Amino acid sequence: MRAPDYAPDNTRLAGAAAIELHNLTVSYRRHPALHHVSGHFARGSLTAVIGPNGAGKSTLLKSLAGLVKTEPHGHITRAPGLRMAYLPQHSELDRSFPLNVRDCVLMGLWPQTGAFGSATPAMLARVDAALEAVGLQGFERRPVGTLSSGQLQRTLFARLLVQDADLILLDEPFNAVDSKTTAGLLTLVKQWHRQGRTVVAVLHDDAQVREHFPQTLLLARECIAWGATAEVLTDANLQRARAMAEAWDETAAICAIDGEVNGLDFDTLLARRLATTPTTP
Ligand SMILES: Nc1ncnc2c1ncn2[C@@H]1O[C@H](COP(=O)(O)OP(=O)(O)OP(=O)(O)O)[C@@H](O)[C@H]1O
Repeated sequence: MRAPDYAPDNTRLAGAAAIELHNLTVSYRRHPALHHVSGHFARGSLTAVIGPNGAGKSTLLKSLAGLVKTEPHGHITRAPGLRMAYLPQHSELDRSFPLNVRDCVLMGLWPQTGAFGSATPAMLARVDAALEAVGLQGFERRPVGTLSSGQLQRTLFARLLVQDADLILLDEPFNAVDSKTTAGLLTLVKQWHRQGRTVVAVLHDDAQVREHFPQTLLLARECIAWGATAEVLTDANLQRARAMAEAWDETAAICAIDGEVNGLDFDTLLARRLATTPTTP
């Protein structure tokens, strides 16, 4: 697979960071999924986000994409004019939506077409070039609901191609995809990297990360390590991430951030929690 050659205009981005996290914390009903994460994704970097189940990897990507509310004491700074594209996990896609492959890819151009605008011949040519790049020529009129997992993922990569983004966020992009399709999609990812785009991908396969991703962020709700892949994926760091995951209390009633939630100090919250926790006879 080969992407059409339209490189991003990186001159629009200021500084070395594409996106910066400052003390990022995200909670669902006050249970922290991400806790005090700080650091930055350098412009043009290719980073794998890795960690145990429930480590907050998808939550991080959704935060970067601006799809979840972050706690007020932390924030995300994006380079001015940064164009983002986000590929959600398979399980979050509604395959029953009546849409054919061409229209699904065309949706990547909606900032230009508008919600009800019509596509120009140039836009349709761009869509067709993207479909050709992922090896899906001839599938233009197929309903997306009839595609195999690998074909659907190639369609969604074609949509990323036309989006022409500076920052590309991929949540488990090779899940339920065979090794040949994975190799083709990895080629596209590496091509985006060569073009100077910033790519962040949630992955589970350590060997794949070591081979193809120069940077890694190891998460276990907190940042365990973030930097060059070989320095991050050490036995000690992986063990620490596993130990943190084993210690998670999914039933914990409160999230005490910096020892204070909604104006209450940690001791008060702890006392309240103990008061509401049933004691065993
Ligand atoms: N919408 C939600 N409402 C409530 N809790 C949520 C929601 N989304 C995620 N969580 C919880 O937040 C924590 C982190 O979830 P997240 O999906 O970000 O982890 P992950 O690292 O991507 O996991 P996995 O590897 O299993 O995909 C988990 O405990 C999860 O149950």
